[in-house]
Amino acid sequence: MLSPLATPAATRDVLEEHGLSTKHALGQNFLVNDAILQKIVELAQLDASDDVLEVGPGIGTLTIALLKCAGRVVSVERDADLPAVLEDTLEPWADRFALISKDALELTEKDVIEALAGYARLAEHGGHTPCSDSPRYAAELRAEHAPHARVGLETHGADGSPRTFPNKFVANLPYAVAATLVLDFFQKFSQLESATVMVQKEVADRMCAEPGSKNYGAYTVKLRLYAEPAGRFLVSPNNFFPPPHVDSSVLRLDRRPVFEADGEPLDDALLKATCAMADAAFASRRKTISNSFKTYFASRGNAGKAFIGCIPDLLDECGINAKRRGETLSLDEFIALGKAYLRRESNPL
Ligand SMILES: C[S@@+](CC[C@H](N)C(=O)[O-])C[C@H]1O[C@@H](n2cnc3c(N)ncnc32)[C@H](O)[C@@H]1O
Repeated sequence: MLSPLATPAATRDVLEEHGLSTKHALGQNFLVNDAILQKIVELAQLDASDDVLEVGPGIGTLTIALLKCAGRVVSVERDADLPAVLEDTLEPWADRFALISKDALELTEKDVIEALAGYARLAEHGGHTPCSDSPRYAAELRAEHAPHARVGLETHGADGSPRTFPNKFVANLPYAVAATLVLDFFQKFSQLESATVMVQKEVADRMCAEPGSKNYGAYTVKLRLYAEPAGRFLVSPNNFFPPPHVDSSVLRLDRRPVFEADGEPLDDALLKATCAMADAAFASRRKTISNSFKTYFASRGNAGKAFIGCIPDLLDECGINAKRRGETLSLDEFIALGKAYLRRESNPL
C-alpha cells in the first residue's frame, strides 16, 4: 500500500483525532483509494531524483505516495488547520518534506527557495537527511548562506545533469482554482518539466481540446503554448471522502521542449501577444474572428479602438479568412497572429 491514509476509515480517524471536518469551500475531497495513488505516481513517472511541488496536501494522503516514489516534496497548503495534522502524518519523512502555508495562487519562487533553505539547515545540523553528503544537496547547503540566490534551486537529475527544483508538479487540486494554477505554474516555474494533476473532468477536456471542438478556447491556446497532454485517466466520485458532485480526471502535461514558431524562440513579449490574440479570438465565441477581434479591442480604451482599423490587414497578413471562427485556429495560427500584432508600431497591449 502506498499510503495508509487512503481509506475512508483512516481519513475519518485522522480528521477526528484533530477535531476537524472537511471544508467544502477549500475543495477538500480527500483521496481514499490507494489504486488511484498508484496510477497517479505511475503517470507522473516519478523516481528518487525527482523533486516535487504539490498543492493542497490535505492530511498528507497523496504526499506520502510522493515521498515514497520521489526525492523531496514541497507542498503548499492554504488551510491553517492542516500543518498540525501534517506534522503527525508526515513525521517519518520530515527530512524530505517542506510545507509552505499559503494560498498557492500567491506562491513565489522565493517561497520555494526559502523552503529549500529549510532542507539545508536540516542537512547541516545532521538532521535526518539521509543523503546530505550527496552532490544533490550541495546547492541547498549553499542556499543556507545565500537563501535568495537563484543557485539555491540547482539540483541534479538521475543522469547527473544539472537542473532546477522543483522539476515535477503533482497534485490533487482544489477544483475552483485548478485551471488557473496549472497555467500559472507553467508560466512562473520555468524549471517544471511536467504537471500531473487531478482536476474536474471538464477542465481536463479543456486542457486537452483540439481546434474545432467545443472545449477549445482561449485557455486551451494559452496552456498549450507551454505544455502538451501526455496521458490521462478518469476518476469517479466514490474514490474521494467526501465524494464530489463531479467526475475527475488525472492528466499529465509535459512542457513543450522548445517554444518555436517558424524556427524562432517565443520570447515573453510574443507569448503575451499570443495570449492576447487568444482572448481576442474568443471574446465573442459565436462571431467571426474579425467581429470577435472588434469586440475585444473596442473594450480596450482609445488605443484599442484605434487598433480596430488594423484587424483586416492583421488577419490577411497571417492568411486567415476573416469569416472563420476563433475555435478553428491552430496554435501556430495564433502564434502567427501574435507575431503580426507585435510588428505593428502601435499596439494597445
Ligand atoms: C482535493 S483536496 C486534496 C487533498 C489531498 N492531496 C488528497 O489527495 O487527499 C485539495 C486541497 O487543497 C487545499 N487548498 C484549497 N485551496 C487552496 C489554495 N488556494 N492554495 C493551497 N491549497 C489549497 C485544500 O485545503 C485541500 O487540502
